[in-house]
Amino acid sequence: MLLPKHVVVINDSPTRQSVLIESLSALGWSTECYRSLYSANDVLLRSKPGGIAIIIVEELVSTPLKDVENFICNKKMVWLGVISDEQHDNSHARHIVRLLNGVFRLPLTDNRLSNLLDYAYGQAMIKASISNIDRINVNGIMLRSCIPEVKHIFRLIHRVADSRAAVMILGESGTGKELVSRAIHDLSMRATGPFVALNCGSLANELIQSELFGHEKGAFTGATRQRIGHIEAASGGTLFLDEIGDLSTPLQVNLLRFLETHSIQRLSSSQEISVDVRIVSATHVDLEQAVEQGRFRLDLLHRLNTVIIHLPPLRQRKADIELIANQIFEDLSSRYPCKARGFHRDTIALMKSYHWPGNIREMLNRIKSAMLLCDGKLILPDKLNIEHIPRANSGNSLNEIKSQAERRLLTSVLRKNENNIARSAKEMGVSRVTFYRLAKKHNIIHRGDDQKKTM
Ligand SMILES: Nc1ncnc2c1ncn2[C@@H]1O[C@H](COP(=O)(O)OP(=O)(O)OP(=O)(O)O)[C@@H](O)[C@H]1O
Repeated sequence: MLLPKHVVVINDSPTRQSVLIESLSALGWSTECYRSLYSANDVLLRSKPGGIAIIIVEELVSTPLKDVENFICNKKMVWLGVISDEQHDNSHARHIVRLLNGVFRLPLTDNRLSNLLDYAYGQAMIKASISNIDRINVNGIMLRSCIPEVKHIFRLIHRVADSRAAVMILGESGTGKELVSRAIHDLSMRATGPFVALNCGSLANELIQSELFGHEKGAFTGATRQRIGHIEAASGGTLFLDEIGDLSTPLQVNLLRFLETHSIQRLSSSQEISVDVRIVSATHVDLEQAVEQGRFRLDLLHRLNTVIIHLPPLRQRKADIELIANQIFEDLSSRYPCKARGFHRDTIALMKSYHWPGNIREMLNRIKSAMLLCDGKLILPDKLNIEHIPRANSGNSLNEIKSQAERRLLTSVLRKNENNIARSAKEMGVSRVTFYRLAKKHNIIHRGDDQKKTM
């Protein structure tokens, strides 16, 4: 399907508008004009399936950033901006520029206009062709779904990918948050840049400061040489901050400063280093509650959650269970030798009735070991080693049932693995950090146990 050569112009100045319209029509483009983002909002939201929009950045410097971000990120449009050299030094304008797909520096020549519009047209065609997407390929792993809400998430991933908006991914452990952040990176114009992941919950506070910002030689005992941090290492690409809710308050301040200034100082250095990084963060904790309890800064939360992607737990994706299980099976059988050709229908039924506390990671691990153990043509239910399915009719609330099942599972897995946390976490299909957190929540390991066990 070819898109019409049509541009939406959002511009408050009649003089500039007429110059722009004249240039655009000389290049064969029709135009549609709005005085502000707000006046364009309703119309674009209702009627435009996609296309190209040009905004004058200078006119948005008094519009709250959050409004600009929400507007730009939630549309299927390709966004171009016009900016003057003076505005380029304005931090608000610079932030807006980061959200756009392309920028014209003034003076605007017909040649430049034509080149950028050709590029934007290609982008708009790609966006239009993915409006019905129901799968995303991430490094060979195909994210698929037949559930409308999840397909909507896939479309959102495509839409936000090429903006620079900060994305926050919410969801239980093992639901695929890191994979989705990788998808955002791979689909973005930063795909050729680095993708750097850091788990904020897995490092001690003293370490994480230097992991994030880097340090100079001699910054602390043991700092025998200069080292760049994860933020700098992700320059030109994407930084994935997992378990962002575990970041200590002083580090929240430092991270906020970076998000506002786009520059960092290595530990023990006074030099400001400007870094262009797109931040994607993830958490399994309720950050709004953490804000209410004073454990997380509201201003940081607002900086990080311009776009929120909520990944549902596997138990709420019953209709996808067979699809994902087959997907994992095909993927694994192409890499490891396996006699089985697929799952017995009772195995699929069992998978559909199981509550998957470790979500897709747990499914992956269970299928992997079932494939190793399987000696027939079909994987039978017992090979999944799912021992207990909580009954829903005990009269308890759903949360109580879930909590009891979680506790039972943790206890039995720990016992089976002789209290070895690393092995237990692996068997449950969760990270060690998650396992440790859950075990502490249920009071099944005590302070010091974690140091004794092999991590
Ligand atoms: N749709 C999928 N199909 C196949 N494998 C998947 C899918 N989604 C996730 N996985 C795999 O499941 C595992 C867990 O995914 P991921 O690490 O992205 O989850 P997470 O939500 O970030 O977990 P955590 O919160 O514990 O860090 C990974 O090995 C990933 O490759």
